[in-house]
Amino acid sequence: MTVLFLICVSQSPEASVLQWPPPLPTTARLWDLLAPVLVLGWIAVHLISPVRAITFTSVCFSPSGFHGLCISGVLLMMLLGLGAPLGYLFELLLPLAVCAIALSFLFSVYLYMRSFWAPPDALALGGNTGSPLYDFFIGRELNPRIGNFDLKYFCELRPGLSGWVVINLGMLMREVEIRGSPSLSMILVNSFQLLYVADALWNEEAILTTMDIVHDGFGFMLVFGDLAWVPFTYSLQAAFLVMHPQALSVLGAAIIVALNGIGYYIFRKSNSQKNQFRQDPTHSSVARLETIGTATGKRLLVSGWWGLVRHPNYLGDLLMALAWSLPCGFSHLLPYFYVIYFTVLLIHREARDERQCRAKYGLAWDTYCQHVPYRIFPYIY
Ligand SMILES: NC(=O)C1=CN([C@@H]2O[C@H](COP(=O)(O)OP(=O)(O)OC[C@H]3O[C@@H](n4cnc5c(N)ncnc54)[C@H](OP(=O)(O)O)[C@@H]3O)[C@@H](O)[C@H]2O)C=CC1
Ligand SMILES: CC(C)=CCC[C@@H](C)[C@H]1CC=C2C3=C(CC[C@@]21C)[C@@]1(C)CC[C@H](O)C(C)(C)[C@@H]1CC3
Repeated sequence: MTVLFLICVSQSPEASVLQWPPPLPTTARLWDLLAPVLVLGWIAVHLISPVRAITFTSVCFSPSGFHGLCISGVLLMMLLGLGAPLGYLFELLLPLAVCAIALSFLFSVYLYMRSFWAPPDALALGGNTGSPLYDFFIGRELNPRIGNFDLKYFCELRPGLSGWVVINLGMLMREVEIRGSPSLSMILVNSFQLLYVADALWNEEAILTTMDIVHDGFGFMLVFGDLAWVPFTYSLQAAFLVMHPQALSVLGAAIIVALNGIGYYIFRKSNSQKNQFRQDPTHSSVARLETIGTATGKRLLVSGWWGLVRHPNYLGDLLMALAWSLPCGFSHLLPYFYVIYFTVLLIHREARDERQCRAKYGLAWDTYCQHVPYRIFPYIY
């Protein structure tokens, strides 16, 4: 409901989340036969670049999600060259979202059912409370696979993230149809988010160490998050700009580009530093960093990016999130939905990670917290 509501708001003239009565869609606007064809076709395209079984010691990628993004890009350019009306995605947003939500629900039912045939060691700790609704939502099985095809890993990145980029491009094309050329704001939003998605797919294997893959079950929350929430709510700024053009000065644009650049730099450098340290602590780029030992044998970084705050990667991500909203001006709250939701998500995620790390590392974690007292924002939080 939230996804559909937000899309409706973004397409309404007022674009106000508080407007009353809310901009409800007619049933005709919710359905288009093209939508299920496109959603299923999109998933099928991504199945062509398959993911093999993932164990945390050996991973086979063939080929990477980044190649998948490039292939999708080439196909899209060819379609545009042939005159495909990509701008029609603006009108299709609601039907596409309805199909993605329905698909997420059906797929989660399948995951829930099949989990009863999974061996006990394949189940996730959190998603097996015995309460059917809760377990369906959180997910009972940790890494469900068909043969050696890992369903969670496949859904986490590829279809949703590249779907987000295509929706953004569709919004840009719609703007071109309406106004003759894309606005500076639309170009910035598209470029920033394309960079973010390309980065995620380029560093695809890094998600193997995220909480979602390591700890969480694969249930409705993650399926819906990956296949519906990400593509349709993360693209709200571009959807908003179609009906609500913004004037942006060159100086304003330069400041926003700088903010996104700084955010991206912090995000990428800190994530890469930790990944490198976890893969090979003797590597020259991390060997000189100060660390503390833990009873598990693993060490924790206390200098470099991870000595600045306990989650420098969240800090960079949040700066980028702000830079994606600013091109939409200050007249509406809707384009700031992402940065607000994301702040809440990351604060909650940080608290969850903190609990897990304290349980895992005990006293050593407390020592780390004494060395690095701030969680995300230096001297603030
Ligand atoms: N755009 C979006 O919607 C979302 C984006 N993200 C982004 O995903 C990225 C990954 O985030 P997430 O999976 O939450 O967690 P992190 O990548 O921050 O990983 C946390 C883990 O890192 C290890 N760690 C923590 N501190 C240290 C240290 N000092 N030294 C060495 N290792 C340490 C611990 O695992 P261990 O010790 O076991 O290695 C800890 O559990 C982030 O950049 C985040 O912003 C996340 C969620 C949503
Ligand atoms: C409201 C709701 C249903 C929330 C579910 C949460 C999911 C939307 C997010 C949980 C972790 C995510 C990650 C990314 C996207 C959002 C979800 C699925 C991510 C793929 C975005 C790109 C990043 O570079 C990333 C690869 C680090 C990241 C991994 C976690």
